[in-house]
Amino acid sequence: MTQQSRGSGPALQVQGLCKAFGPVQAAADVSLCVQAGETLALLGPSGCGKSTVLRGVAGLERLDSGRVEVGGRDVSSLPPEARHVGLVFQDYALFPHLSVLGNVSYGPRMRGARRPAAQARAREALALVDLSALEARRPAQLSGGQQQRVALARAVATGSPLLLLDEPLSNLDERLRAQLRTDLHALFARIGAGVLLVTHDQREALALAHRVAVMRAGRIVQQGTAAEVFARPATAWVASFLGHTNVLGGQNGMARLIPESAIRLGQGDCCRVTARQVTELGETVTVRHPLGALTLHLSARERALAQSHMLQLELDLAQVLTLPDDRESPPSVFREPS
Ligand SMILES: Nc1ncnc2c1ncn2[C@@H]1O[C@H](COP(=O)(O)OP(=O)(O)OP(=O)(O)O)[C@@H](O)[C@H]1O
Repeated sequence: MTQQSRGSGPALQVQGLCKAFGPVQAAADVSLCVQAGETLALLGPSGCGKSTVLRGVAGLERLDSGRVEVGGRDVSSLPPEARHVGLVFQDYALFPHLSVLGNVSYGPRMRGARRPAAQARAREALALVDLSALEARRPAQLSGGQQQRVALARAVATGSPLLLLDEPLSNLDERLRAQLRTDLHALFARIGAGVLLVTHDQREALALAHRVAVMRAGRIVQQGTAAEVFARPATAWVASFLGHTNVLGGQNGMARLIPESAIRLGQGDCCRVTARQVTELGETVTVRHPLGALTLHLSARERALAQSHMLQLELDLAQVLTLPDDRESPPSVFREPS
């Protein structure tokens, strides 16, 4: 099943989206673009405004300003049902009284398809998420992961050129998340729709998205491919948020990012180990280095290199990045009183 393409533009284009709730500027001048067949992850900590952007795109939130185009069509002033987007929210919001098939064919029915055509489309979508065998069940008779897949099938069955997913894996346990991450990756590749995925989970973004837009306090602070943003974070805050362990404070408002790949063990200077903690995968140690305190996650094999008080390591200084240190004073989410 491939999604309908409407017009010739990208799947989604957002320009200058702004939304305030009283004094809180939840989204401030957000612009982004999702091409057909591309997945963009909107990634940021809780409360940074990700859902506000998604809801603004879906038409569920009245915007203060900004323009939203879906498949080249300006939908800024249209109600949600006229925007033609497929939505998947944290709580799947399935209709409890309808069967799986009824839930998934509901979208096409609402868009005017006759029952046989709507059901055929729903069955295609259910096959994509591997749920054909369960089409007669009610949502209450499904596991959490299965309900999640029904919600995805329902969004896919709309045939929309754009899917909006808000933390789609958040209610699932770790094993199911890993499984669905793989399934989603394959599904997105097959259907060819543009996907805007909201998540606070860096691993989810890196696993699923072609590009990521990192959000902080209502603003997008960096956009790029997942690999680019991880390898070259724009600021110390972005680096820390993405999970880099060694972002050392420096002078003049600058910080140093020491990527894991810059640290070679078993050669170079002997550094004093100041703390060590056994983890499920090995051990985390902190060592005193001339540049500052470095934290290293050692595998079970590497643990053998760390003697009781010393660890020999060398830094490849060419890989060390100097970044503006914006961690201490996050930009305010509150608007200046006018
Ligand atoms: N209806 C509302 N009324 C008042 N404030 C709101 C409303 N919706 C969101 N906010 C505020 O706007 C800011 C952004 O919220 P939003 O839900 O977009 O963040 P988020 O990044 O999606 O967070 P999370 O990851 O926790 O879902 C927060 O400070 C939030 O408290």
